[in-house]
Amino acid sequence: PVFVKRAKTARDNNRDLGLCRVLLAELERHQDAWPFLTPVSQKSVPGYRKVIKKPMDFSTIREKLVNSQYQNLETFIIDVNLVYDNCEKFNEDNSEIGRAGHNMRKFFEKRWTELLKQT
Ligand SMILES: Cc1nnc(-c2cnn(C)c2N)n1CCCn1ccnc1
Repeated sequence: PVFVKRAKTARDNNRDLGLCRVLLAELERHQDAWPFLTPVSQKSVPGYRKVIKKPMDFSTIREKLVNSQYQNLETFIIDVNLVYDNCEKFNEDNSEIGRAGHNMRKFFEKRWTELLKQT
């Protein structure tokens, strides 16, 4: 039978937030996370704020998670992908930071699909 889409419950949201905590902890301790741990400082990187309209980094995501600013997994994934999209926009693929961004995106895609299959 076609599975009828049921309304999201509070339990679903709690499960999602648990997944966000697990995923973010794994991202923060990944060896290629170093470029993304804190906001890019506009002092030491002139022009960054002109090119990147929506800066995002793992410490900001951690802050939002702690302050319950993510309603669900989707809004969390949007911010994580923003980190990688900003990195691709500002860095050559064949650069240390560019490669780190690609590695982190691949790792994230793999982990959240694995974790979602665990439902
Ligand atoms: C993230 C990110 N994307 N671009 C940069 C960056 C910083 N400086 N330059 C020349 C870039 N292309 N970043 C932040 C990397 C943060 N970082 C740099 C050294 N240690 C941490």
